[in-house]
Amino acid sequence: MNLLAGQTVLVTGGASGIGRAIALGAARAGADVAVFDKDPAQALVAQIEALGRKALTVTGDVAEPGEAERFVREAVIALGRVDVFVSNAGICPFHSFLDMPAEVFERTARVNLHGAFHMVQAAANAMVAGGRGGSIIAVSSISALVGGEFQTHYTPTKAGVHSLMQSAAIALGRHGIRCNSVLPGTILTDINKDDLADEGKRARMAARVPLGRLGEPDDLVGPTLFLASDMARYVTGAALLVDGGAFVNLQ
Ligand SMILES: NC(=O)C1=CN([C@@H]2O[C@H](COP(=O)(O)OP(=O)(O)OC[C@H]3O[C@@H](n4cnc5c(N)ncnc54)[C@H](O)[C@@H]3O)[C@@H](O)[C@H]2O)C=CC1
Ligand SMILES: C[C@H](O)[C@@H]1OC(=O)[C@H](O)[C@@H]1O
Repeated sequence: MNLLAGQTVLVTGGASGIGRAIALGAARAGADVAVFDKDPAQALVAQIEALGRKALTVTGDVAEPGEAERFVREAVIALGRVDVFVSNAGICPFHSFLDMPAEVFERTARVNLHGAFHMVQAAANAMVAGGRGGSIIAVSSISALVGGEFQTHYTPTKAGVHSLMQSAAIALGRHGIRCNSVLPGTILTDINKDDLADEGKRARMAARVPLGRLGEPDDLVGPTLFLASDMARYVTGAALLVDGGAFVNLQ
């Protein structure tokens, strides 16, 4: 289904994992796509162009002030407009709490929360200037709702991103801009490759999922495109768990 025909979708952290899957999914749904990542995404651009869509890769660090405006500006120059913005770039350097170096905490907050704030603000300004409204989706996490022993620096950033979408939904509703978050459970990507190399932990995480498996990046595509599209035209300020049921599985 061409859910996003004629639309332009911007994705941060689009070079790999969940962001890459969403970028490709958006192109398959008919959108032109721009991705921002610390790593170049030339192969992804070629894949999107092979689908007959336009694509752009912009390299930079979401934590750097000014990069958000540059990304959105370059995307508008190359692709003409911003209809959908997916704030996805994030890091999770697993670390114990009592000896957490200040710089690990600071960097995680700068990338995951400050980066998301600046990106969403820049995208929203472009949408307001375009006068056509838009849809913003932030990739938060099940970790916005539950804790992790080695994620004391990370889970507050994901709660922050979830909260950012709620407040932005209020601030931007009058401009026809919807703001929602997706909350993935455990999805197999580079971010947790080392952590889940521990077979015991991987089995415990999988056992918690009523649908019987850990997630894959493609599991996020449908929920994100739904929120991006007009099918969700009356949905804003919402948070959609995409976790195979892990969150509700207490006993
Ligand atoms: N994999 C999982 O189990 C879950 C992931 N998430 C979130 O999903 C998002 C995507 O993560 P994954 O796809 O899993 O990991 P990933 O490591 O495969 O992808 C993250 C992408 O963000 C980019 N990135 C990282 N720091 C950046 C920076 N400072 N500036 C620009 N780009 C940067 C990376 O280069 C990479 O392409 C993150 O926000 C993460 O917190 C949320 C819940 C679960
Ligand atoms: C990186 C982790 O495996 C992943 O990140 C999240 O946000 C999930 O809660 C998982 O813990």
